[in-house]
Amino acid sequence: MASTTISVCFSPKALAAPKSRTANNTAKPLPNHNPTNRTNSKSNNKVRRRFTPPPQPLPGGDATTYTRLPPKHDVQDYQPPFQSSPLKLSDSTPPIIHHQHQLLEYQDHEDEDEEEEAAFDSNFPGNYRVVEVYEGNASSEQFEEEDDDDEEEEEEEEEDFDPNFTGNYKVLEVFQGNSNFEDDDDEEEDEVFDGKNVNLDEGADFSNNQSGESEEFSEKEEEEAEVKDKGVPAVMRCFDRAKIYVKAGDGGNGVVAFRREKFVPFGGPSGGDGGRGGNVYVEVDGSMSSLLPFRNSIHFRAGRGSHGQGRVQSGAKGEDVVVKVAPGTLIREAGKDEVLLEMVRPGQRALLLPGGRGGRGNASFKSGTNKVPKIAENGEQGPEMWLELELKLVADVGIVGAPNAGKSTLLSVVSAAKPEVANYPFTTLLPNLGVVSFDYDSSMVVADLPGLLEGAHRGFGLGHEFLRHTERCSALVHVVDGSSLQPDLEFDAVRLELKLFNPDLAEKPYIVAYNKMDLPEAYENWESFKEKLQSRGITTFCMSAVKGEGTREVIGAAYELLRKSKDKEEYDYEDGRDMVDLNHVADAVLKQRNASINEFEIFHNSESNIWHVVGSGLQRFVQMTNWRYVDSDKRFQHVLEACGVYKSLMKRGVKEGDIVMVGEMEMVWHDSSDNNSGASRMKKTSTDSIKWPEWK
Ligand SMILES: Nc1nc2c(ncn2[C@@H]2O[C@H](COP(=O)(O)OP(=O)(O)OP(=O)(O)O)[C@@H](O)[C@H]2O)c(=O)[nH]1
Ligand SMILES: [Mg+2]
Repeated sequence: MASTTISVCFSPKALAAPKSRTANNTAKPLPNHNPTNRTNSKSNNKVRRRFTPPPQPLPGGDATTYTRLPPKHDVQDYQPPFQSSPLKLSDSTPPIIHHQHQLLEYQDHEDEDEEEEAAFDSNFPGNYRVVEVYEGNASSEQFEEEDDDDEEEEEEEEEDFDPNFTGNYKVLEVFQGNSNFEDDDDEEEDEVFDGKNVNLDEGADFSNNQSGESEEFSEKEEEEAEVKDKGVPAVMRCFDRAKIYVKAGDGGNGVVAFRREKFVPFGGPSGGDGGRGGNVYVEVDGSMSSLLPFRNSIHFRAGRGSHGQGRVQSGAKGEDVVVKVAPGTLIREAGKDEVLLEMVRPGQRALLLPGGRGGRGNASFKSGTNKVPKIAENGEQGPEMWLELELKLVADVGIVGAPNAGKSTLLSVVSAAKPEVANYPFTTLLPNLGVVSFDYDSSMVVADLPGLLEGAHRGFGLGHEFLRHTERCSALVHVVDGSSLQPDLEFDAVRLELKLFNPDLAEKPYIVAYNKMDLPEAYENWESFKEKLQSRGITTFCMSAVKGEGTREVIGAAYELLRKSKDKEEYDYEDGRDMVDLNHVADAVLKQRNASINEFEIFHNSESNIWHVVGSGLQRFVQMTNWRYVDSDKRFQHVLEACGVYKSLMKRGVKEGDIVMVGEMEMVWHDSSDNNSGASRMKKTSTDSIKWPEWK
């Protein structure tokens, strides 16, 4: 966050004002040399580095049995899962396992339900029913856009629902949300909002653009988008990403005025300053659950400051604008990967773009040597940006482990997610999400991640690509394949990978789930494994994910970890320890704004013979210069002289008649015989200023 590089662009409209007054304006974009781009590309070079210490040898020699496949009979041996004791979320201790096999059917099988209810443990306190299940092509009533085919599929799915589900977990919503984790998908949607296609200055009508674009949208692309969207709940499909335009208000202009009163004939300058432009804020609105509102409005412009007035009256400041986003929204500058802001907590507010400064009126320019200044500044232009918003459903708990350890199997048992499970490593290529809900008001999102290999932090295998998603998890469940040759070494290797990827990950609370207890080799190794880990103070559970035995204890313990870490977060937040700097974007804008006028670069295009003087301080100075006033030209020349632009140009060999662009201002170079009169070296290609009556 601290290394934010943002390129704030100023709309060419205001800068074009002086140019439009230029007769025979010859300023043209240069074909093969664009210094502005050059500076931008510099700042755009983002180098994201992570702490990657050299890999260390694993304790105990070769430490991987990751890819060892469990014997085939583990699948053939499959038995209907057992009914374990009810899990009560309000209890803080994980429940005890009862090795009692029982099947829980779903509501659909009404006849059987009654029997089941009778057989159901009477001590069971919770109401564990399926409230709503939608996976993949979910067809919930409210999602009218679903087509008939999808509905049919869903019906079939419900009928085919796995009767072996050991369901004490009520499933609220389930989605194998691969596309939530893909940063590069949905490009087609984003294209619609592309800034290039929207003419902002003419009050662009977004809907027109959208329809125009969608015509070009080929059928094939639509199909592809549909395929991509499968597996994402309908409510999230279109509204988990948005592209919006924000612009801070321009400052009001300063004015030139002189005090005239009956008995005060020479009252002096009295032009007031312009007001500051409005700011752009981003605020988390706890009542929002999607980015749906951005479908209708994507332009957010703060008000411009009022102009100054006579009698040294300053203009009013512009109205601020607040962009409200849903909790969990990531904000990036359009087209860039770097996350600018992570808006998580309801009520959080970030100052994103500060409004432009008001221009000074002539009263501010009064000095001992110039008592009658005929100069005032334009208001500073407010910065503008296109932003990409992405709503990330944050997984509370991440399931990590070596390939083939049984991570996906665990997720499939504790939630209604149906990730692919197969007896070979790297079955899971993209993270799967499942929502486990124990009660109406308590649920957690669990993510099953691709397996981690030794060297994952350096990019081996697939896991590291997704490890960053675990950075936002509050707790981890580490699944260990008990049937591997050396489960404890496998455990250490994966822990080491986590640590090497990001030391903070290794600090996260976690539990270990020793899996495949139904296999004799796993069963035999369990005691020694448990002792080893417990001696290190690590909480260890055993389970047979495929049979659903012990999984509830694992998930219950994970929930406890989650609850504790949430409590701690709350405490830290209230205590002010969790304060993140949300205003760093605005700070960067202000820093760029305060760039010294002495910092500039000169580029020469020999083909067109144009000299470009580029520097953000100078550019701002040009933009704020109001050329209508006579003294502005003089001051401009003086500033260029003082900050060394003339000297540098002469050093580089500028010649009579050459065109010099300072920011957006085009000027012609004149060699002067009088070396001291640098202030008259450059002339604007046209001089068009107010003619003042002679001052006596
Ligand atoms: N015997 C037995 N086999 C299991 C158990 N849990 C999972 N398996 C089997 O282990 C194999 C791998 O299971 P997955 O759930 O795909 O493993 P994973 O960790 O998700 O694997 P990747 O996605 O490849 O990293 C499958 O054949 C499962 O049936 C278990 O408790 N007992
Ligand atoms: Mg898997």
